[in-house]
Amino acid sequence: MNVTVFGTGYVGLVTGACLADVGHRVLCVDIDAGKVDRLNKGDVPIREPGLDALVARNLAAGTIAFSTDAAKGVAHADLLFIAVGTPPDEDGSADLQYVLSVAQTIGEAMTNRKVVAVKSTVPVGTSDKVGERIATVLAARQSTLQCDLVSNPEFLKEGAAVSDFLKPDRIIVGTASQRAREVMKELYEPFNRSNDRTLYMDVRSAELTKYAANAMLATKISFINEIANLAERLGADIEEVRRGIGADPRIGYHFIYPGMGYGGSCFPKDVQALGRTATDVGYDSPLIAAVEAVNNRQKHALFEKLATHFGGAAALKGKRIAVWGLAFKPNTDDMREAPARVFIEALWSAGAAATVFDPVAMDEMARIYGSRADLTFAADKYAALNGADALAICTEWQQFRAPDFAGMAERMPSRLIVDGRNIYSPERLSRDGWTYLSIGRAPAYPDTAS
Ligand SMILES: NC(=O)c1ccc[n+]([C@@H]2O[C@H](COP(=O)([O-])OP(=O)(O)OC[C@H]3O[C@@H](n4cnc5c(N)ncnc54)[C@H](O)[C@@H]3O)[C@@H](O)[C@H]2O)c1
Ligand SMILES: O=c1ccn([C@@H]2O[C@H](COP(=O)(O)OP(=O)(O)O[C@H]3O[C@H](CO)[C@@H](O)[C@H](O)[C@H]3O)[C@@H](O)[C@H]2O)c(=O)[nH]1
Repeated sequence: MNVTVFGTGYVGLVTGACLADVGHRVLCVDIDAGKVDRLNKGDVPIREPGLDALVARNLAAGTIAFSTDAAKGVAHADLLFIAVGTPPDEDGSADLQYVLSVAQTIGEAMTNRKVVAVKSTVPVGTSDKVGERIATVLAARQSTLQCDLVSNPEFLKEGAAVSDFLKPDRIIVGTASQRAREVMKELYEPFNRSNDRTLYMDVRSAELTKYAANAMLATKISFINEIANLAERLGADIEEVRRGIGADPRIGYHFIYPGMGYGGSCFPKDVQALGRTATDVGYDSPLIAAVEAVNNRQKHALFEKLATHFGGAAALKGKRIAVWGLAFKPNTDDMREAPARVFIEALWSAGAAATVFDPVAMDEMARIYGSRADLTFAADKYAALNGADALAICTEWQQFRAPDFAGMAERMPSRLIVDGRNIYSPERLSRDGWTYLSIGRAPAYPDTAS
């Protein structure tokens, strides 16, 4: 089937490449000409495991192409995906200008009936607005053409985007149109061969499902972080508590890892937007507000531990802190809302310097902050430690999990680690002569007996 995808970001590009790989003929449209040029050469601007190969393979096979020509995109297919950004507006609500601009283009360019599927994360009622915008433009053209609207939210995770798309837990199709339902069924059939995971529902329920899923996951994270902060004050160990509660299948082990708070381009903005939606309909939602407030506080937890260790933030002036991990999670170079940013900016405010290392996010860090005297990029994780007063772990990359502690101690005689991701055993570090401060666990100090 011919498919057009508007937007070639994480969602649009992964959607386009995965649909092309099962044989659909995909045209991806973006307003960013530089991005489109790069993509047509097979140069993928984002880091996602498996994505480069997928794009290269389908460019060579002719199943995917990239263009800035929106009218060509509309003409290419009878199924049009909207997968453009919905960033937060100043009041926390989702900014729909990009979504509605695509709707405008569709209305202007369509010459036959289309199925329009909204993949962007949008507040309840937005798909109706897309339909209204298209209808208004068509009316102005004195056209009697029609559109079938679908809400088809995306649930992929960055860093695992391709495999999530290829093996979805579920595919949500919200539509009132039987015709659109059949088109979506045919589109996703290759992903549903062994087990049809599609859930059909009305448009508004589909839109709310996306926000409810993200808010539920964010709630789990804020909940465990709240308990972690309590554990510290009560002399309990959050890692034991996590294992203890996760054993109950009604709770489960997923998404209850304590840390520096959630980041990324989705949870912060989507929790905020859901709160805004509640306010808009006159509903007071203390739970959603608390999830956000707990998370904002948690992003400062690691810095506060470090500052307290040295006797207050003022004592950090002139110190150099090595930072391992910049991305908001492993396997991506995305630093949007990354807790590492809050930590590093707090270091700078206190007059400390950061020497940073991340396996893939160094360019992104340089793009965001440019060059400054209190920021040094290390060639590798060990080089970051030379002359540092402490090491801070901000992202749990695999390569940080079992480092050469003896070699590290030679580079960093202070032997101090503050860990925002709880990746080490306090007993082990204590035995090896380290001071180790982590989240929701008692501080570990060098074991002088060993
Ligand atoms: N990133 C994720 O992991 C993820 C997962 C699920 C859902 N979502 C949602 O999907 C949507 C897209 O997110 P993203 O991370 O892919 O965004 P992104 O910012 O990476 O990419 C958006 C792309 O849309 C393009 N664009 C803007 N206006 C356009 C127009 N009129 N026509 C064509 N292209 C246009 C931009 O140039 C950009 O390349 C958002 O609503 C987001 O909340 C994101
Ligand atoms: O137990 C956990 C799990 C995650 N996180 C943090 O939560 C954030 C988000 O992680 P994750 O959900 O893995 O990444 P995203 O790529 O942001 O994916 C989320 O947001 C997407 C965009 O809406 C959805 O499609 C996905 O289903 C949803 O998981 C990261 O900062 C993680 O460090 C924790 O602190 N503890």
